[in-house]
Parts: sequence; structure tokens; C-alpha cells
Amino acid sequence: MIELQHLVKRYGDKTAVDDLHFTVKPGVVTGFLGPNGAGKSTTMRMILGLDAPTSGSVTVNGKRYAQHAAPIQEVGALLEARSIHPGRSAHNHLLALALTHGIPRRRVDEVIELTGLGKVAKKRAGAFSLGMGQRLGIAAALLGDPQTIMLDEPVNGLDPEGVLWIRTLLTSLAAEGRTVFVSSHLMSEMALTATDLVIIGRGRLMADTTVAEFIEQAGGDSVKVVSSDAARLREALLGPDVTVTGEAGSETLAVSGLSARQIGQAAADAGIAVFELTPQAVSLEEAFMTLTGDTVEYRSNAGTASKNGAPEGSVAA
Ligand SMILES: Nc1ncnc2c1ncn2[C@@H]1O[C@H](COP(=O)(O)OP(=O)(O)OP(=O)(O)O)[C@@H](O)[C@H]1O
Repeated sequence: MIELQHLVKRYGDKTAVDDLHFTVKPGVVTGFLGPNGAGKSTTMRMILGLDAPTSGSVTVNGKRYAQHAAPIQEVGALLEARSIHPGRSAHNHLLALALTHGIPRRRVDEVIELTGLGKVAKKRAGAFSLGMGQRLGIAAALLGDPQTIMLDEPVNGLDPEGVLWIRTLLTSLAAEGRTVFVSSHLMSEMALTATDLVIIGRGRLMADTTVAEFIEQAGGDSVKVVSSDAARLREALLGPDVTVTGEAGSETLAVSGLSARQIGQAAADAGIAVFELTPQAVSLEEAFMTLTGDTVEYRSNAGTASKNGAPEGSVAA
């Protein structure tokens, strides 16, 4: 469990983290979302005691990070900046970490196995690809078998296989009852991985919610139906947890709570001709940008495809 209480961080007159107050629960993956520069890394550094809050406090399992007798056995973290000696092998890097933290040698082999580094464990870490480097960083984070895992943008720059691997790993760590806190600036990625969501913009809390609630508020999963008799079809479809909306006199209805298949079957049973039946995908990325749009610090130049916020690579940070 990670608890932030009115956490504030100022750098001169710049407020990077502005009164953040939320709890990250065990047993689920919590996505920590915000556009570039929102304050995610600063928050994570404060959780680890690498930066001191200007005011407020943050605890992990009831204590400040530094108060834990064996912090890496409490919280395993991968922050963006990695500090691995390029000439040292992955195995030796992990072994050095283990030995200096009272962790048994066999745990090194376990995390190498868990992160799929077996074949490259004896190679120089300096020659690692980005994906292998991420796996090594995660191996180090898991070394102490911590109850809480915190990863800053772990899928950045990874290939699809690496992304899928991280998603599966995070979900299984949460299923073991651990607290998993993972930052990203991609809503669509978090929707596939996280259960809970904390969204920030310019250091301030914009939403403390769940992926399901966020999808619901963004418009839910609805199906567009165009039929010969919208009024009668509406009557045929209505039931508990089913919502049907549409303008009077229009042939078009928006239905949520039923699949396209169920709607098609109900229309056939009622003898109503259906001209169109289209599941409507909610654009989570758009809903996220609408929520955080006013807080984006660095925009791409006017006239580009990005309406709100800048896609990575076009920022001027
Ligand atoms: N040491 C520092 N000194 C001054 N300003 C800082 C410092 N660290 C961060 N900031 C500023 O604080 C704000 C939050 O930065 P932070 O890196 O925490 O954001 P982020 O959400 O992690 O962004 P990104 O996704 O780009 O990594 C930014 O405006 C940044 O420029």
C-alpha cells in the first residue's frame, strides 16, 4: 500500500507536484497517468525518498521508505534513469545487489529466470538492447521479493513482445496480492493492464478512478443500431442494465448493456429489419486528452494532427 498525503514538491517557483492525495491498493495494478511533465517521475522519486517533499508525506506500507529496515525487500522500483555498470554482466550486477542487501544468491537465478534473461545473463550489460535493459531493471526491482512494485514508464520503447511480457508480469504480480504502481502517458496501454487509475496533470490530481469507470464515463461500450422501427426495437431491447438512447423519429439508436449479436437476435425475433449494427469503440486516448488537455505543458505546433497534448517525439521539453 502506498499512501500520499497532500504531497507537494516545488523547484523554485515551479510546482511539480501539487497537493497529491491518493492511495495505491494491493492486489491490483494501478496505472499512474499524465502527459509529459505532469509530475509522475517526481512523485515516484518522493515515494522512494530520492527527493524530499516540500510538504505533505508519503508512506509505503505505513512507513516512509527510509524508515524500512530493508527497503528493497519492501519496494522494488524501476525508474527511468538506470545505473548499471556497462562492463558488468547482468548476473554479476544482480549478484552484487543481492550480496549487499542480504538477499540469498539463489534469488538471483530466480529473477533471471522470471525475466527471461537466462541466455544473456553472462553478457556485458552495456551491450544490452533497450528491451533487455528493461528486463534487467525489472529483475533488480524484483530481487528483494518486494510487496510493492513501482515502475516508471516500463513499456517505453519496447517491441510488442516486450510490451505483452510486461503486461502479463504486472498482472500476475498483482494477482499474488502485491501493490503494483506503474506510470505511463498512454491511456490505451493502461486500459489493457491496470484496474485502478490515478490521473494527474501539472502535478494536480485529475482523477482517482478505475479503468471500468473511466470507460463508462467516456461513453461506455455501446452499439449503434439503425432499423426499420426504432421505437418497437427499443421496447424489445429494454431490460435491467440496458440503456437505449436515440432521437424521436430517428432510425438510429445507441444501445449499451447488450452485444451486437444479442441486439441482432432480438430484432430478428421481433421481425424488425436491421440496416446497421456497429459496436462503437470508445477512444480512451481522446477521453484522456480531454481530461488533461488544459494541463499539457508542451504542445506540438499548431496545425499538427495533435489536438490536445503532444505525442512523444514532438515535445519541446
Ligand atoms: N530537478 C528539477 N528541477 C526543476 N524542475 C524539475 C526538476 N525535476 C522535474 N522538474 C519539473 O517538474 C515537472 C514534472 O516533471 P516530471 O519529470 O516529474 O514529470 P513526468 O510526468 O514524469 O514527465 P515525463 O512523462 O516527461 O517523464 C516538469 O515541469 C519538470 O520540468
